[in-house]
Amino acid sequence: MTDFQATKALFDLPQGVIYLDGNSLGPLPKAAPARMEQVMRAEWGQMLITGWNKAGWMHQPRQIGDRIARLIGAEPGSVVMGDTLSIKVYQALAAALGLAKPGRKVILSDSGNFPSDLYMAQGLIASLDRGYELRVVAPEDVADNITEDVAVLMITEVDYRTGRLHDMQSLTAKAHAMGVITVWDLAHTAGATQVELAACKADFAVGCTYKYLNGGPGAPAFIYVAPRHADTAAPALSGWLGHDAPFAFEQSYRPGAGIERMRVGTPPVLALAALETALDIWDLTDMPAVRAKSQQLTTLFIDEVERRCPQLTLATPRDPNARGSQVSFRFADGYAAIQALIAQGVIGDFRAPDIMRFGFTPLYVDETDVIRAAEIIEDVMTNALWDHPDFKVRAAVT
Ligand SMILES: Cc1ncc(COP(=O)(O)O)c(C=O)c1O
Ligand SMILES: Nc1c(O)cccc1C(=O)C[C@H](N)C(=O)O
Repeated sequence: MTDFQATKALFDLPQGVIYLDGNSLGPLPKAAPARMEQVMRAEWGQMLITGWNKAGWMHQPRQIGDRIARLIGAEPGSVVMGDTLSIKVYQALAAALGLAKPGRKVILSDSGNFPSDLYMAQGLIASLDRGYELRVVAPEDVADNITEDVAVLMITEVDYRTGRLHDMQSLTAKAHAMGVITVWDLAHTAGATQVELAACKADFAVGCTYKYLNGGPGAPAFIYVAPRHADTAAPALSGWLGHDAPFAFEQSYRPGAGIERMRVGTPPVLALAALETALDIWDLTDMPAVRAKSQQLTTLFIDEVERRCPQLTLATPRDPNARGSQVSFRFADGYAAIQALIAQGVIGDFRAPDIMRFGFTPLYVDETDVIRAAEIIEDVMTNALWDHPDFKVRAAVT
């Protein structure tokens, strides 16, 4: 049994704020500043370059990868940290294409995928110049489009706008039956739903750690390679730390053993230290407990908001098993409404053209927050608090 009040107390949440945007950027673990100070002063400051060995910096990407593996149903030793998610998407997709059946040219994805994944695929296709095609279908049509011309299925498990959850088990099974390699983006599922990479026999997966995992802005991404592929997948981004013997400084690249080859360059030691403090909180729970609580919270939120706000249209699946850990409503003036909510202390976000998006994160959001947030949303909608010129000017970053 997880004590979610205890985990909530471990985050530094601003007074008077109900934070429903942990699906974009998780909050600060209270232990992070002291840990950063210690890594900076005692490790970087005092150990200088010897920190790579003495403080174990060089091994962090694998050790932290193992802590994340527990949260995504991955085998120990199959996950490594580094770079940004967009880079890891590129690397996983390139490696997957390398393992695909000869002659197959289609990368299948869906219109609910986050644009960066589609952009990275487009860039990879252009640089490979081998006639690959990115085929983008509606999320509901993915299964029917897994055909024998598809090389790789590249899917973000939860749609960042609607919160719709793909069925990893059945899509992976269908993909494999058709000889298709799978790449799963877990940006909106790691720390949000119960992901079972090994049980689903996923081939590749990637994800970020700044959302539900609470690693902080710019926290490094992770990549998973199924152990059956780990020694054959070509890493594509052949940086020196993925080399079999980085400190032999050979002239030619030889990929390292297993998941090590998916490393590229120097690990982001400071960012990994912050992430570790978040993972210390994750150690107090497990994904079945978090998923059960998340489903309770999202159901409660849907019920409360729908009852109070007939102006809003639910964009998220009603079935708790068909959605991730976010709830979205459509509203034509959604941007202004979100700004009005933020001014009232409820932080959610807006995604064009009309999506008001709210993330539910049991580690620090509870039923009281949900009810209070629904009351404030009701106030904003009933009294048209959004209808103010200050709220209608779009910021560059939202
Ligand atoms: C599904 C998905 N893929 C890729 C990205 C881009 O990640 P990054 O900015 O870390 O490269 C995001 C979020 O920004 C995302 O949600
Ligand atoms: N990574 C982000 C950033 O650097 C700035 C602003 C937002 C983000 C996000 O993560 C966006 C997010 N992937 C989304 O689902 O909308």
